[in-house]
Amino acid sequence: METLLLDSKTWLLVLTGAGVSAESGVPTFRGLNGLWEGQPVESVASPEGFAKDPLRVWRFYSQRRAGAAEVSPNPGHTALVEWERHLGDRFLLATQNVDGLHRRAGSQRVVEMHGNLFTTRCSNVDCKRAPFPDTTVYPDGTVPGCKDCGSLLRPHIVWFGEYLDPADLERIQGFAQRAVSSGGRLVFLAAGTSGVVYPASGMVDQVRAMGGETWLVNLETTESALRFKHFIQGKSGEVLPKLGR
Ligand SMILES: CC(C)NC(=O)[C@H](Cc1c[nH]c2ccccc12)NC(=O)[C@H](CCCC/N=C(/NCCC(=O)O)S[C@H]1O[C@H](COP(=O)(O)OP(=O)(O)OC[C@H]2O[C@@H](n3cnc4c(N)ncnc43)[C@H](O)[C@@H]2O)[C@@H](O)[C@H]1O)NC(=O)OCc1ccccc1
Repeated sequence: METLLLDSKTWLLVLTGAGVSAESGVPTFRGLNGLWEGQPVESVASPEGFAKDPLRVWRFYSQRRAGAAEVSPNPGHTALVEWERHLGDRFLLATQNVDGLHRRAGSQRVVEMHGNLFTTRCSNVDCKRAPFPDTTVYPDGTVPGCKDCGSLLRPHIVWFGEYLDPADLERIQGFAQRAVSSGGRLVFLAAGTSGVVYPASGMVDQVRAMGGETWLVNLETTESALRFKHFIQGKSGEVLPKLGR
């Protein structure tokens, strides 16, 4: 198996998807055929879905909170913690996962691009209440209300059709630019992702345009695999611990 050199010139930008949490027991989107209760996940994880049926959306996220609280990080998560310890500020982990397993494994330099399951905020954009930690698994049939303005609360998650936090995108782009301007070797590694959802799936093209190296570790070959210079097919929990040297 090819291995990834993590030397003193290496700046490593990692992107993870649902596949990295699969070996912990978290279902992937593709594993669910992109469906939940027979409906496309996009229809639940969207502002339209929340406006139409907030009960159903909270049932979706409460079930996922309960599931994520039951599982633990796997060797794929741990390998990334080791690499961060080795590379320090020449390491950044951008994840599409909202399960919080990277932080629970010990990762520090993490950008949760699509939010976190265990944070809640008020759905009223004019409400002054900030997003807050919330592990509550709300009983089926309940939608929590905001104690400040009485509006509905919603998961602090980036839904389909919603913009990502510009600060998160700037942090990722800033890391890549610093790598290049420092004369370092920019390496982009994506793991456990089907590479379908934007803007995350556009990162490989941006890194290539900057002259960076591109690696994909994934169980299945994907359309997006063709956009990577190196593709290693396998389980991230088995490949990542052996990949870095
Ligand atoms: C479906 C897709 C085509 N749609 C989009 O990309 C949309 C629209 C869009 C924007 N730009 C475009 C350009 C072209 C086309 C469409 C668009 N993007 C957006 O809406 C984004 C917001 C996207 C974020 C949505 N929120 C998520 N998550 C939070 C919710 C929640 O989680 O509940 S996305 C969600 O789905 C994605 C799922 O993908 P993966 O993580 O890759 O998981 P998947 O199951 O698909 O694949 C797993 C892989 O792992 C592999 N695997 C399995 N086991 C293992 C294993 N053990 N080891 C290794 N690999 C493994 C499998 O083989 C598989 O390949 C993740 O990003 C995940 O976070 N916002 C936005 O662009 O705002 C501006 C805007 C606004 C209005 C209109 C236009 C633009």
